[in-house]
Amino acid sequence: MTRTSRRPALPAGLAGGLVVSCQALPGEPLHGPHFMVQLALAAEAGGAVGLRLNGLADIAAVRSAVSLPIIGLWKDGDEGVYITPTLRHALAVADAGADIVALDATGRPRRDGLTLAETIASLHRCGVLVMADVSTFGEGVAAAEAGADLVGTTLSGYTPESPDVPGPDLDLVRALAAALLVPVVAEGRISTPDEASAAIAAGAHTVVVGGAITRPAALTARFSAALAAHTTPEDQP
Ligand SMILES: CC(=O)N[C@H](C=O)[C@@H](O)[C@H](O)[C@H](O)COP(=O)(O)O
Repeated sequence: MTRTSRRPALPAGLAGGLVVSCQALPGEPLHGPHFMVQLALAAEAGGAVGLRLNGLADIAAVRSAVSLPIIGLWKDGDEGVYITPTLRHALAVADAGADIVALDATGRPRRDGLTLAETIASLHRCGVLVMADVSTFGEGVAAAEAGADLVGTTLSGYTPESPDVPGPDLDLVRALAAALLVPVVAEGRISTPDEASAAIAAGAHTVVVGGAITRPAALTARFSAALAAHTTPEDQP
């Protein structure tokens, strides 16, 4: 991407629509840019208005094949601050072709020592839009004050400070949507169309769905577990 000091407007098509998160980590059967491009094309065919993608190779490959807006991130590790943990990661995600860069905005120390506000200001100077992934109401308010262009509930359920619930944190969506001027993104454990609709009703600007659409191994495991519950010990070979 060509860096410019002019920050673009948020892609208008995101409002009220579905963003499909297409992610497969190393070791997952669908890992790799080829599969992510195919998933992204399938999402587009199904009516998605945007995509959420992890990693420079996947972002670049999908950017060249699909014209939908991309929320990009770079997962580096899987503990603490691992979603786009430094300014360097964020700039690389933008350069790979993301329209919006998602980053951890939980308030935990960032690896490069920059504050969230400093990180966002640097990205804005480069014309990059920022989605703040938060886990609590307080983090969402702080992220908006730090200048985030979008605030997402992505990390609710993944920090000690947030509720450990099996479904989406619609209470957090509702509270943030009522309090913030910036758009709120509902993300995390949304697994049915009814839950996606409920997120919009709760005030979400857009809804991100990942595993319920793009992780077939996890989906298969749900069905297998349901059938296994009917299996008696005598049925075992
Ligand atoms: C916590 C974390 O690292 N979330 C990641 C963020 O990009 C992804 O692993 C999720 O799949 C994504 O948030 C969509 O959520 P779900 O797959 O539950 O619909």
